[in-house]
Amino acid sequence: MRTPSLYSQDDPISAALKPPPTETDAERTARLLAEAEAKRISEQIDEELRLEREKLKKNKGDVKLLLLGQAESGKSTLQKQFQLMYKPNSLDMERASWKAVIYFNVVRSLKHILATLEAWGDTLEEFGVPSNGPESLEDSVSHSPLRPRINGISEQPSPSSSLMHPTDGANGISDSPNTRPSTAASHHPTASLDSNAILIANLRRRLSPLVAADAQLVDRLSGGIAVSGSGKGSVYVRSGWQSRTLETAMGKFKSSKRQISEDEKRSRESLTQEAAAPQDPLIQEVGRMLELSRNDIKELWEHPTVRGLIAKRKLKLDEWSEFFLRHISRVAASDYVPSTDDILHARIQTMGVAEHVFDVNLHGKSVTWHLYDVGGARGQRHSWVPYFDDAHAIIFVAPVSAFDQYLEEDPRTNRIDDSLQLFTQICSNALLKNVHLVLFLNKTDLLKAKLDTGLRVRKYITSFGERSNDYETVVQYFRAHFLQVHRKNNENRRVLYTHFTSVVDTKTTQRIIGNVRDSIFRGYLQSAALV
Ligand SMILES: Nc1nc2c(ncn2[C@@H]2O[C@H](COP(=O)(O)OP(=O)(O)OP(=O)(O)O)[C@@H](O)[C@H]2O)c(=O)[nH]1
Ligand SMILES: [Mg+2]
Repeated sequence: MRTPSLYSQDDPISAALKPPPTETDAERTARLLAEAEAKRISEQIDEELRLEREKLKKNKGDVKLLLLGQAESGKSTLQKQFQLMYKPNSLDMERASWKAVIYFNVVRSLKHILATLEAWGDTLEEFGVPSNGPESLEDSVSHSPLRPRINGISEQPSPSSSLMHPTDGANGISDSPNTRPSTAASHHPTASLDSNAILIANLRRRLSPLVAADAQLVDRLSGGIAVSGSGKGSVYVRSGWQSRTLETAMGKFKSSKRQISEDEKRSRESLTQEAAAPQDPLIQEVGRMLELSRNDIKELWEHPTVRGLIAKRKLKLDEWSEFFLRHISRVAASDYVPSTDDILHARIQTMGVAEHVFDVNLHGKSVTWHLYDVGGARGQRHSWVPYFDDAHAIIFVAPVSAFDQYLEEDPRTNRIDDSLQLFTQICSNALLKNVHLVLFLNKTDLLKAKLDTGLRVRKYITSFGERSNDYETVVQYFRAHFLQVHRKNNENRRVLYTHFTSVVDTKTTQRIIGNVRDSIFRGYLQSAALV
C-alpha cells in the first residue's frame, strides 16, 4: 500500500491542509512562521508531558503525606518537627527568616495589648484579683459595672450547644448586652488609677514607633500579597518564603555584578542569622527599637492592669504572644538568634500548599517523602483537593485546647466544632477512602494549662454537661467525638491512629513521628505488595 505523501490528493486531510494555489509570497511566509510556531508549541507540550511522566515514574515509589486541619492547629509546627528530624540543616539555613516572623509576632502582640488597654481606658484596678480563683473572676465579670470603652474587643460568645451542631439563633454568638462597652468616664478614676493611666499612656507613646513597624513587617513577610477575608490582618506566606526573605536580607550581596564562585556561594548560603540579619535594614531597625524598648515591654507585660485583663479574659493573647513576651529579655537582645524552640513557637499563616521533601530511612532503605503542609483557614481549603488523588497518608491535626476559641474567619463557629466538621469531610471524601489516617489531638499542653486556670469546658460546649473538668476526662471526651465521626464514615473499615500531642515538644513529637512513620510504611509496603 502506498503511503500518502504530504498534501497527497488521495488523503482528504492533506488536501484540506494544502495551501491555496493563489497563496502570495507574504501569505506563504506568514503561514510558514505560524506552522513553525505551532510546531514549537507542540514540541514544548510533548516535552512537558514527557517530564511529567518521568517525574511520576520517578516519584512512583515516594510516600505522599498530607498535613490537614484548621488554621492554627499546628500543621506547620509539625512540619518543622519533620524537618528537624530528617533535614536539620535546612532549619539552620532558615534561622534568619524566622527572626522577622518572631519580631512580627512581638510587635503584633504589643499592638493588641495596647488596643485592648485603650478599649478599657488604660485602667482596670477596680477589678482587683480575688483570691478565690479565675472561675469566680469570670462570674464576677458579668456583674461588674466596668466595661470596655470602645467596641471591638470580643467578649465571651455564647456556648456551642453541642459539638458539630452549628449554633442557632438562640445560641448565636454575639456580645452579651451586659458586656457591651460603655464610657469609662462614668467610673470615676481614683488618684492611683490616674497615675496608672498616665504610666500606660507613657508606655504607649514610647512604644509607638515599634508598633508602627507592624505594617512594614507585614509587607516584608507577605511580599506585598494581601489575602482577602483573612480576618484581622493576618499574614500569609507561600512556600519558599524563607529563602525569599533571606534574598532580601542578602540583597546587598546580590546587587554586586561580580561573578561569584560556587565555594563563595556555599559559604554565603551557610551564613547564620547573626551574619545575614544585619543585611536587612528593616529587621536591623526593628531589632534596635526592640532592644531600646526592652524594659518598657517588660513593664507593660508585667503591669497589674495587663495581668488583670488577662485574668479576667478581657485580654486574650495567642500562645505565641505569651511565649515571646515571657522571653522578651532574650528576644530583644541585640545579639538575638532564634533558638529552635523559638522557631517552633513562631506563628505565620500558610498560604496554599507548601511541599517539603525528605529522605526517610527505614531498615537501610531510603524512601523519599513528600510532605504537604496546607493553609488551614477556610479561604485556603479549596487548594487541598488536587493533592488528594495520590496521597498515601494524612495526619489530621485538631487543637483540643481550642474549646473556648472561635474561628477568626467566622467568629460564630467554635473551633472544636469546625475541626469535627472538617474531619467529617476528610473521612467521607471518596478520593481519600484508601488513605492511611492519623489523628493528632494537639495542643494538649495548652489544654492542661487552661483547665488548670479553672476554665470550664461546659461553659463553651454545653453537651459536656456535668462531667469532671479534669484533663483526662476532657481529652477522652473530645477523642470520643472524633472516633465517632470516623466510625460513621468508615465504609472501608480503615484504622484510625490517634495520638495526644503537643507538637512544640520536640522529644515526644519525634517519638510519635517515628511511630507514624512505621505505621505509614507498613501500610505503604502492604499496598506496594498488592500492585
Ligand atoms: N503550646 C503549643 N503551641 C502550639 C502547639 N502546636 C502549635 N502551636 C503554636 O500554634 C501556632 C500555630 O501553629 P501553626 O503550626 O502555624 O498552625 P497551622 O496549622 O500551620 O496554621 P495555618 O498555616 O494557618 O493553617 C504556632 O505559634 C505554634 O507554635 C502545641 O501543641 N502547643
Ligand atoms: Mg501553617
